[in-house]
Amino acid sequence: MATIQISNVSKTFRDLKRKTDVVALDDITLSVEKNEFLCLLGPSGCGKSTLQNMIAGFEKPSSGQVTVDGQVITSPGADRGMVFQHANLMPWLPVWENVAFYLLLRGSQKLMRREAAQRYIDMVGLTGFENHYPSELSGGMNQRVGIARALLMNPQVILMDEPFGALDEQNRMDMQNELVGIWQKHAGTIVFVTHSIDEALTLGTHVAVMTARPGRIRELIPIDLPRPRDITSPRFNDIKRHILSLLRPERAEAGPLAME
Ligand SMILES: Nc1ncnc2c1ncn2[C@@H]1O[C@H](COP(=O)(O)OP(=O)(O)OP(=O)(O)O)[C@@H](O)[C@H]1O
Repeated sequence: MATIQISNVSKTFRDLKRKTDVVALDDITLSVEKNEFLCLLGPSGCGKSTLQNMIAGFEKPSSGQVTVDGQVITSPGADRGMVFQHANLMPWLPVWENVAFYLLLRGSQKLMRREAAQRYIDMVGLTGFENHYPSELSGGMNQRVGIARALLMNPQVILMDEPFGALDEQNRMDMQNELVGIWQKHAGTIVFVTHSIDEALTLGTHVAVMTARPGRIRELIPIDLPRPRDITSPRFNDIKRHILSLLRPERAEAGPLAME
């Protein structure tokens, strides 16, 4: 059984201001198996975040359904950890308290929270920064805290919506490598939204290329490149060329600002 099953999902938003309907997603069917790393790739506005938000349970499909481990998703749950573009940390709490925030909500004792936090702080490479506050850390370090916070919940699935989008190129590549390492150690299922073909090909076991709005799955591409991935290899560039050819008509349709 697939960990995530998206079955004939469509989503129409009502634009109240303009009194029109916006068809964001049209009949998406997609399954993500356990321990897969799926990257959702497509032009701006094609519905990547909307699809992600439905897996998270923040949005409901207009038709169709999403299941995680066979359960129909109707609301957010601890089986799905979220990492957003900005880490949204609690500025008044030190790193370790941010990482263990879920346990605080569940009423766990301080010692237990501290011990649990340390394991994930070490995993994301923040050892030594346990008592720093978010304002004392770089953007990349804040994102590591956000990832550690999601991992601590030990979710079935981690949902990441452009988590490295605000980082500079070098930091972004470092974080991509670390994320692959964490995923390999932690062995979980990840759905990762990105605009970047290189990022999708560096990370994913699969890349779902989406069409411009209304979003559909244009092609689901298994990525069998060896790791660590070499972004200069001929095979990497063959797949990249293929994805560009899939996206080219979409970019024209969605307008000149559609992809970076
Ligand atoms: N709450 C909402 N109300 C109305 N329209 C919405 C809402 N959320 C999303 N949309 C519309 O649905 C479409 C898909 O949006 P979504 O944010 O999912 O795209 P995206 O692919 O994640 O875009 P980007 O890459 O730019 O973040 C867009 O046209 C957007 O304007």
